[in-house]
Amino acid sequence: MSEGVTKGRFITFEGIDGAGKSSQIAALVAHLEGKGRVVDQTREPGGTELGERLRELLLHQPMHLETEAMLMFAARREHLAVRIRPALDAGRWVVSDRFSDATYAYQVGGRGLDPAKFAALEQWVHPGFQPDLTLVFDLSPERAAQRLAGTGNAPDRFERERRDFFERVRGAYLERAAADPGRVRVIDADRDPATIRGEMLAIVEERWP
Ligand SMILES: Nc1ncnc2c1ncn2[C@@H]1O[C@H](COP(=O)(O)OP(=O)(O)O)[C@@H](O)[C@H]1O
Ligand SMILES: Cc1cn([C@H]2C[C@H](O)[C@@H](COP(=O)(O)OP(=O)(O)O)O2)c(=O)[nH]c1=O
Repeated sequence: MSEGVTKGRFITFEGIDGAGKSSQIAALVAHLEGKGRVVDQTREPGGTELGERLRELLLHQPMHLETEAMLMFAARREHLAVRIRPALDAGRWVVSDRFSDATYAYQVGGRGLDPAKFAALEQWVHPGFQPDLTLVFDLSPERAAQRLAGTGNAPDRFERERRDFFERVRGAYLERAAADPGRVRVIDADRDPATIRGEMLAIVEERWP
């Protein structure tokens, strides 16, 4: 068997809240499964029993910025150990709603965490390891806020942030993409879902036909 068939791949979805990741994740997973891949769909913060408990705190409990960054990485450490690495080692594909680029975007970009501290945490938790592909759903905070308002869901600690916070988060994602264009692809999320889906699947197909 060729390596392409047996090796698991790690794909992550990123973007500001309300950019439209969730429905596209479902479409990608369905597409991959249709091709016979075995897919483990997960999310951050979360993805493990402990990670989901940390998620509750992270989304609702006010805390110091560095505590927030360390808890994101604590949840990620667990996620890598008990879920992501075992799945990839077993040849499964892992599709995650967010990973470390989100910490760069939200905690460094949005909140002003020292980038050297981010880099140290990343180096501690996953040295030399990055997703095989990261899709950044790029949308203006204005459009994203309109979409979120339409859902009627109660906003969490992040979703309650002001527009300038999301401008910084968006900028940090674009910075991350510019720094690593081979891994991070930016998708214009201000289009209809079918068009976005088509572009997303084309990117994945091009990489792993
Ligand atoms: N391309 C799109 N155009 C218009 N509305 C969209 C689009 N994609 C998603 N939405 C809607 O916007 C809201 C937020 O989408 P969601 O996928 O939950 O975003 P995210 O997971 O990035 O926070 C949902 O109500 C969803 O139906
Ligand atoms: C993974 C991660 C998420 N976050 C934030 C971004 C989101 O606002 C929130 C949860 O992400 P998400 O699951 O996308 O939220 P929702 O289910 O409401 O669409 O956590 C960070 O600030 N840093 C991180 O490292």
